[in-house]
Amino acid sequence: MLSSSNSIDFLKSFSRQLGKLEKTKSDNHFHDSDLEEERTPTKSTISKSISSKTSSKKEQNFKVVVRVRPPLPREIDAHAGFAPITHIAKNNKSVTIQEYLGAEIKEGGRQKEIASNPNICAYHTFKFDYVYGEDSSQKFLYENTAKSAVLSVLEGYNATLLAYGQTGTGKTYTMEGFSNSLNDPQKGIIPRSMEEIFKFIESSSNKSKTFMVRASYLQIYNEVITDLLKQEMTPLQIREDKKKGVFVEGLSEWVVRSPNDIYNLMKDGMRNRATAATNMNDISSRSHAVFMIIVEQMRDTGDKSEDAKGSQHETSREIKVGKLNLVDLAGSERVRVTGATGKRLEESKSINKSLSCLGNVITALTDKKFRSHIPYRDSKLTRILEDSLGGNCKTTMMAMISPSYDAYSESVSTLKFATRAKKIKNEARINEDVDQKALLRKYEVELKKLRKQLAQKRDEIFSKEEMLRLKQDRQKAEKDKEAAIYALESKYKEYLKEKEDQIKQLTSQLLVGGKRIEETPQFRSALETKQKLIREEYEERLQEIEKERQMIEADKAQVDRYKQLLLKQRDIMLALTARINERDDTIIQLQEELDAIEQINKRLVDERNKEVALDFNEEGSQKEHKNLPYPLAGVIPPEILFGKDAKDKEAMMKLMTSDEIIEELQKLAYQSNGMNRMVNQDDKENFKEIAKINQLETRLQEVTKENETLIDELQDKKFEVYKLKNGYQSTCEAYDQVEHALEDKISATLKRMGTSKKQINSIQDIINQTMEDFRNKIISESESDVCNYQASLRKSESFKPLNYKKYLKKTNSTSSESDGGCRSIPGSAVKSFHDRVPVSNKKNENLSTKSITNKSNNRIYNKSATKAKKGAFASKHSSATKKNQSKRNGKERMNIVPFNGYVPDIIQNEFCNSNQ
Ligand SMILES: Nc1ncnc2c1ncn2[C@@H]1O[C@H](COP(=O)(O)OP(=O)(O)OP(=O)(O)O)[C@@H](O)[C@H]1O
Repeated sequence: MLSSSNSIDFLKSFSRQLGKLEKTKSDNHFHDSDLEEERTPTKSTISKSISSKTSSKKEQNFKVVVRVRPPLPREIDAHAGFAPITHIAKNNKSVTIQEYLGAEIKEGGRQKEIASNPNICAYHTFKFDYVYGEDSSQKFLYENTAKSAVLSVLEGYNATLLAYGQTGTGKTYTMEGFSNSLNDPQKGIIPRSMEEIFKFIESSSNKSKTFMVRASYLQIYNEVITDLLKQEMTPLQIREDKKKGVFVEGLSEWVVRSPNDIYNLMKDGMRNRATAATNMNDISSRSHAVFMIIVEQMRDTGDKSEDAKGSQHETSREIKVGKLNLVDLAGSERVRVTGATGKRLEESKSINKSLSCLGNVITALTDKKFRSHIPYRDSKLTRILEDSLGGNCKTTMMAMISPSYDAYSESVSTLKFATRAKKIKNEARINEDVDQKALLRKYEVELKKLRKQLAQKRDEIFSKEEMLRLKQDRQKAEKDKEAAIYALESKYKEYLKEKEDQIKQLTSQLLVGGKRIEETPQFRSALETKQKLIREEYEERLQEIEKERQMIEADKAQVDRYKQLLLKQRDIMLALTARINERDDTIIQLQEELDAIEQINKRLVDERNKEVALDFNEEGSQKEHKNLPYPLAGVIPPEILFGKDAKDKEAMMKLMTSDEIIEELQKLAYQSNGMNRMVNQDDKENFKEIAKINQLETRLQEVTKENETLIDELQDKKFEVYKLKNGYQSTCEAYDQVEHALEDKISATLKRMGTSKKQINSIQDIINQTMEDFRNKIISESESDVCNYQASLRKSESFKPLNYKKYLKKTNSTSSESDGGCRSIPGSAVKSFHDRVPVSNKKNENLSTKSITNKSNNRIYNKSATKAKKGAFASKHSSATKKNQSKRNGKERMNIVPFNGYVPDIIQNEFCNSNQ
């Protein structure tokens, strides 16, 4: 086994010794007579140079490149210390295959283990347009090889990129790549070409260019063509005609507008393509696949075309149609190596057969002996690729090989095949659309036709449409306005209600001078004024809106009336025009008849005069002309004179005498006069009608103007509604401001109230204090009075304790009657006692306390307190009297509780004693 450094050394020595190489016999594996092979055993190198002639410009239309893929894990694992057998020259123009001469040859041409002498090798060098090594990227391959082909398609050429090689050498990888997305660096030639095409279209600075891109995708599986972009895999047939050339009948073409569109198509096609796992490739393509892209471009040349009469028409167009075929062939395989059986075997046979047909075509194209017949028809593949092989196409064949020495014989075979293909000469030319078969042109023509039809139709329906649109607009505007007014109203109502509720809620929480704030007259009047104002304003607005609405209604009705009027007038005009036309026809007809009659009349009179003159000359007297035959029978067309029964009349005319003819002529003259009169009459009427029409036309113009004014007014109204809306909003804002001011006032009042309350409390305290003092004073005075009284009693000798009630009775009677000289409690003492006792009735006390809220109320308090005091006393007094009486009547024990339960002990004792 050779190490890689060894092999490089070998290569160097090989290139040095190239000139000294010796020719040896061709290897058994190489059957191609065109190829010269170089076998370079180490040290004693034998070589044959394989070279092609310098490509002329024509030959450059068929390029061949080789790509050596990196070794696969399967190949590395199979042999410890894997070393590639492919060596690429520095200038990437040739590849050298290393052959181990010491290796055993297996059946089928495969090399076995290099056991005996690994250093004895032969080197076979093949030259190509470019050789890509293991580390060549997808991007580089595209840029360096495929891009120029794609660009040539955009110039209007046909181009084909063809991937050829043994199974598992990277054809599908190169064409399609691993493309999970359009940004995947491993994407292959197909997606990159698409991007290129669309990039070109987008950046095309010439805006007078129009492009159309179409794509198709087919496969040839077991010699059956199917559409990969259709679900149903119906077999398709190849057809050929003069216009289209060779084409696949029924193959779908998809118009694409972006690389993404094509990318999706490609993915669909890939899913439908026949693949299977084989010994050589996990996902081996079992069919040949052809992805076709047709780019049509149209450019305005700017020249005006002329017709036969010399009048100029629209600018002429230049159309170019470029077609790109991206072909991923199924891989050639040796059945013995792949171990294919059953279905796989059938596939293998079919693949190999079509590839050998391809080889035959290439041989025929490159060998002068066979050039008379190129066997394109031997397989579907060669048939489809007819243009690409030796025809009008720029073709690039990409031969794929493996670096493994396991694949030595397949790689050499591939390289020989590719070398042979290099000799193919294609003649590429730009496809101008001379016979107008480009779809783009057809589309253009169709589009033009449709546009014309559309314009006609549009003109026809324009007037109707315009009327309808105006009507709809007006209705819509009215509806909008009504809706706006309604919304405004309801919003306004809602707003008012909300504000009223708010005011109610707010005022319900306020108290002013012991009353709720809404009960205070100031607030009420302020509120009422505000509400009144708002209501007035609101009603005013409503009235305005209502007025406007009525006006609009009136306008609307007027517009409708005008419209009706217009329609009527139009109908009248149409009818009048029809009548005028009819009349014109009649006039013309009558005029013609009249002319004919006048002519006849004139001729008849002339002839008659001649005859009469003749008769006078001959006989000197007038002759009878009764039997004179009708002189001008046949001169006047009988149809003019007699209408339908012309023939009968003509016959009759022949029998008429000249008098009768004269009579007849007079009749005719009379008729013609009548007709003249009728014509004159008609003329007059016509004038009238024309005057009427003129009037109507003027009216129509006026109405149209009015209509326009109305539409303007409608717009103004709309604007006013809009302004009203704005006004409403500003009113709302003003209302808010007032409300805020009110709220501020209320809070200020509340604050002031807080201050007043403090003052009231302090006054209340003073009052309470004063009352307390007053009460204490009274009590102490009363006590001292009682004491004084008792003392005076004790002093009196005739003192007898008295029942207090009796005393009272006595006092009463004393006050009502005279004293009667009885001893009694001095009335002044009792009176002053009652007078001085403060009001202790709880109810009255509360009332008086509550009512003292401000200074002005103090007076009221004093009065009412006095009153209450008096009242309380009076009621007590009267009830005491009543109870006394009842006691006397019912012998009850009386229990008097004077003022607040307080009874001076001394008095109580006195009373108790007297009762006992
Ligand atoms: N240049 C490359 N770089 C990395 N991997 C590659 C390259 N070329 C091929 N491969 C890998 O080799 C394997 C076989 O490739 P691919 O399926 O493209 O071969 P093929 O020639 O299309 O085979 P078949 O004819 O059986 O369809 C794949 O796993 C692919 O990823």
